[in-house]
Amino acid sequence: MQRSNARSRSNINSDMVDPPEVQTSPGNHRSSPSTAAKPKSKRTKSIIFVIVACVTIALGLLFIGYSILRSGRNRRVSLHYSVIIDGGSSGTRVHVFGYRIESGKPVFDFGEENYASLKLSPGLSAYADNPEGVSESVTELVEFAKKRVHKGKLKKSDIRLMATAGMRLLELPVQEQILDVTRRVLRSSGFDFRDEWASVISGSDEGVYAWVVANHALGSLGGEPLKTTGIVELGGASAQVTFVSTELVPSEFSRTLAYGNVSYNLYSHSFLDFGQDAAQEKLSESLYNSAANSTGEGIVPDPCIPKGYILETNLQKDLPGFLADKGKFTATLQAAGNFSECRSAAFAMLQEEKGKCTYKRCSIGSIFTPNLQGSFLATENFFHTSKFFGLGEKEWLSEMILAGKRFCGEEWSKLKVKYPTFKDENLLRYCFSSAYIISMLHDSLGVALDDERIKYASKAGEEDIPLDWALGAFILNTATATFDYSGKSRKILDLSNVAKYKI
Ligand SMILES: Nc1nc2c(ncn2[C@@H]2O[C@H](COP(=O)(O)OP(=O)(O)OP(=O)(O)O)[C@@H](O)[C@H]2O)c(=O)[nH]1
Ligand SMILES: [Ca+2]
Repeated sequence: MQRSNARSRSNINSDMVDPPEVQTSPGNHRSSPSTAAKPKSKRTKSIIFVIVACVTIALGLLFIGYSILRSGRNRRVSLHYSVIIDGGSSGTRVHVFGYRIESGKPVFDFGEENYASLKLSPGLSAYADNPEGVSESVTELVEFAKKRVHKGKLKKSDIRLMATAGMRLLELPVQEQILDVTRRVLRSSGFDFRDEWASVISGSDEGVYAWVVANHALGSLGGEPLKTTGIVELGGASAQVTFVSTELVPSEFSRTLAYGNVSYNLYSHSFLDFGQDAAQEKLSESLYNSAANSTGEGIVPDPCIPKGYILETNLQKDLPGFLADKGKFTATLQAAGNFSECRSAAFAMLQEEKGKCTYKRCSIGSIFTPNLQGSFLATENFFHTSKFFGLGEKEWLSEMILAGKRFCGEEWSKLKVKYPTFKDENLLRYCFSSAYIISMLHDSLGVALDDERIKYASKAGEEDIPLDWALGAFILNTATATFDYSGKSRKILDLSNVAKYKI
């Protein structure tokens, strides 16, 4: 009986199996069953080994993938969420924060998996004539947030809309119309929402929130009051100054914050209409008014606009606000870029209301400001313009003057060649911005040009935390603070149960 040379796999075990057959070419070799069997079983064995190895690797990868997904899912499930919509003048942005509670304390980690944000322009205040139009952008921001919150957590995750200077500049009834539209959208968002959580926050609240996130990021929150870092912020419509002052501060500028057993006596004020964009509009308006009052026609030189920029044709396009209303003036504005003249025009504007000052010292308008004490971070437009000019860390204010003189004095056509990727409306701002920054920080607030205590920044601390006031508001919210968002009360805020960042 022909002996079959196929073997049944079931009775093979390792010491019975001959080495696998090595066949050089099919059919023309006679080889003994053992040698004939050897190459085949050897090859079979290695095929089995490879299959087993592949299956093991595949199972291992599946298990790793599953545990990553599961841990990611667990992490998301174990996370608490909070959402803040910042209604700024130049845009509305949503911030989605994930955080854990460990031994009863919130643990924040603003790494990308626990923090996401999206900005939409224009800001809420651009809908003054059409409040209903706000619903579309707020809905888009809510949808962005919902994609980042575990759906089982929506109901337990609070959502707040906190509007700033852009809205503060609108009439109250218009503010309310816009807020009512946002409330309608937020009510049906699926998040935890109460009508009073959509509001226009006070400028001093905005400054305090920015101070909280800066000192939280720097690890100085809870430490010596005089070792904390102050904030000077140049927004679009407003500018904030917030820091610990040892001077006696009139109650309308004073905020008290308690962290553990440390109480911080803060000076906090928001200079409404002194944000960069609002200030540039105001300056151009005052130039026109002075010209219109004198001759009512002719040329109005604007030292804050680089020479050669043709305003007539671009008025509608690049200079928003009142300037776009060309019909209003018979005089024609002429770009006459000159840093020093722009700086003195900006300084004159900052000092305009000084005559109404009823305090011992008013550095800007008729508003009390104590002498700046300690170190400061200069944020938003202070940062954007310094970064644009590539200023160093040290003596950046002196460098700002040199850079501003060069930029303001340059022909617009040459600037366009030098900065080909910049849109006109952005490039146009840097002459005014550099002059305004010097007239505010040095000429008005008295910061020395070589003062190394003040640095420009957009992030802080080892975790590079964004210096966005919304993060400070989130930290206070989660600290189950008794902080009164209306900003009217001077309640003591207990931040003692706020844990440090998770590293
Ligand atoms: N140069 C430059 N400016 C920027 C950039 N991003 C924002 N800004 C300006 O920085 C300023 C402040 O930024 P935001 O805080 O977003 O402004 P906002 O919140 O709309 O303004 P406020 O309502 O006054 O707070 C505005 O004047 C913006 O135009 C940027 O990338 N480059
Ligand atoms: Ca802002």
